[in-house]
Order: sequence, then C-alpha cells, then structure tokens
Amino acid sequence: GLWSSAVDALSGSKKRNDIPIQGIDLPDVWNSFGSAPTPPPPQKDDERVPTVIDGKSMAAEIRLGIADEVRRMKDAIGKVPGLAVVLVGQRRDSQSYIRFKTMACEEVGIKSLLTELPENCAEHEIVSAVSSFNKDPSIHGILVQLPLPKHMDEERILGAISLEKDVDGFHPLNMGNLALRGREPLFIPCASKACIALLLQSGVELKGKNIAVIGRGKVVGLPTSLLLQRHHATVSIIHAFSKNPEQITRESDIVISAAGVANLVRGSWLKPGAIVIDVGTNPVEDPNSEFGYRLVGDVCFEEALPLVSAITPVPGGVGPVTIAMLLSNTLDAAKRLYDFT
Ligand SMILES: Nc1nc(=O)c2c([nH]1)NC[C@@H]1CN(c3ccc(C(=O)N[C@@H](CCC(=O)O)C(=O)O)cc3)C=[N+]21
Repeated sequence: GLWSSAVDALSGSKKRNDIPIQGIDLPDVWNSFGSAPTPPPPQKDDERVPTVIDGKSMAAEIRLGIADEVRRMKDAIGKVPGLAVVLVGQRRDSQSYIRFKTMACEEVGIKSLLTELPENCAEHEIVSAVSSFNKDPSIHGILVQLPLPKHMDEERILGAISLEKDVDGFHPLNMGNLALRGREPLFIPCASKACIALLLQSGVELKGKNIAVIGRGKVVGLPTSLLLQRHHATVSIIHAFSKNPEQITRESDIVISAAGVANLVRGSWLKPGAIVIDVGTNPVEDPNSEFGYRLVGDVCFEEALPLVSAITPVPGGVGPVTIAMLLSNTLDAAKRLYDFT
C-alpha cells in the first residue's frame, strides 16, 4: 500500500549499485582481542564496592506490575494481550530466548502463539505468517526472531509487520520516528528500553553524560544510541571500523556494549568508576552446561568488576529486563487497541 511504497522509497534498500557513500552494507567484522583474560590490576588502596546490577529481580518486579495490569484489563473488558512469535530455523540460542519469552507471557497472563518455519522456507511463507497475525484480532504484538537465515530480505519481512503490532520497534517507521525530534514511535525496541531502565533504576543521571555505545545494530546499538540522545546524553557510537574504540570507551562515563563479541571490552577500555551495561549475549561452547553452551557478555567481567562503579552481569542483567519490556510493549499495544487506560 501507500505506506510500504513510501517506506521503500525512503529506505533506498533496493539501490545497491550507487556509489557507496554511506557504505551501508559493509559488514561489521570485529577483530578478536584474544580470549584469555589477564588478571585484574591490583586496587589495594581503593575502597570502592562495585554494584552488580540485578536485572533478574528488576524484571520480576516489572512482570508483577504487568500481571496486575493484564488482570485489570481482563476484568474490565474481558480481553488479554496476545503476542505472536515467528521463528525461522533451529538456532539453539533463538529457541531458548523464545522459551523464556513464552514462559514470561504465561506468568503475566499474556496469550502467546508460536509459528515455527524451517530454515529453508520461502520468504513469502514468513510474510504470510506475519500477515495472518496482522489480521488476527487476538494478537496485539508480533515478533520475528532475529537473525533470520542469511538469504532472506530482513527489511521486507520486518516491514510487513503491522505498525500497531510492531512490539520490537524494528519497523522502519517506528525506528525513523525514534530518530526524529518531535515524533514518537509507537514502540521502542525492548533491549534499549531495558538499558535505560537499568540505568535510571540504579540512580544514574543520563543528561550530559558521555556514553559509549559499542555496536550499531538494529536490535540494540542503533536504537539505544537514539534513545540516549532523547535523554540528552552525549553519545559516541563505536563499531568495527572505529579507529580508537579503546580510547573513546575509556573516556566515557557509561559504556553500553552490544557488539556481540565475547570479551571485546577489556579492563583497559574502562575509566575507573564507569558504569557498564553489557547487552552481549554470546553463546560459547561449554560441554559441561545443560544445553552444550553458556552465555557470556561483551565485557570481560572479571577485569571490569574491580574498576567499575556498577555493571550488569550476563546472564541476569539486561536479558531478563529486555523480555519484561517485550511484555510491557505487548500490553501497551493491547491497551492502545482497546483504548484502555
Ligand atoms: N526480534 C528479535 N527481538 C529480540 O529482542 C531479540 C531477537 N530478535 N534476537 C536475539 C536477541 C537476543 N535477545 C535476548 C533476550 C533475552 C535474553 C535473556 O533473557 N537472557 C537471560 C538468560 C539466558 C540464558 O541463561 O540462556 C539472561 O541474560 O539472564 C537473552 C537474549 C533478544 N533478542
């Protein structure tokens, strides 16, 4: 329709033979900085006790509030919010994130539906799954789990999600509105909301702070940098082509890492007393753990801990709050549809 052609025209995603002024399709290829962490530098004369920010209990508290609201809505109008998840392929990490999302929905009384499609399915099958959820009146939020298999046009699939049901906030119009002053997106991406919530909850003022955001992806880095600017922070966006990531990060009061590279951020990258939000959830092989892998962050936690004033752990930091924000966005979508306040 009118919207989608307008969106295509604006995104320029079809014109890939132009002079690549912005190099939009250069993949982010990060150097690995080795995996063996060096022992933390001694800090004998320093009495600072770092705060390990507890995302798990914050998420539990948010879920309690959402459960109350869902109950109030059900009692008042006989409706509950509904979330649809589309999963393509068999990635183990995606499967377990989706299990957490489903469990969280159940806990707060949100209905959830899951459509699973094989890795080798056709793009139009995903679009048609999305379209049928667009039309389903019991579904208020639609989430297409990323990453999609490489051969698929992610923008086209995300653009097919109805704006009012885009609880991830990845639709180009929601993302564009997030970037523009004087406009409000219908939804703010969940992980970005989680980062801001964790900082504010920890009593951190954002206005005027120097904040390094490491990574510029659509899921976390980009929307988080936009949201931080709305909070009047001075934002440095660091990516794989940045010349001096370590120096920029070391000059920052707050570091938010969403690069997706285990142990990228070493102790030497951090200013003493910095606040660190680690959004990385990197699965690393671990035959000893239940599912054959465990999650580590982007930040070398052992090195960071003695230096920082506060840090989020992985797991138990940003992840659970991200899921709570997904529930919150889904509740908001349903409230908006039914005009329920
Ligand atoms: N359309 C889409 N939306 C997303 O929001 C999205 C996505 N695709 N693709 C992948 C990333 C990753 N992500 C996580 C969410 C929660 C945890 C989480 O809850 N982790 C727990 C437990 C992890 C564990 O123990 O396995 C923790 O950190 O404590 C992790 C990762 C959402 N993402």
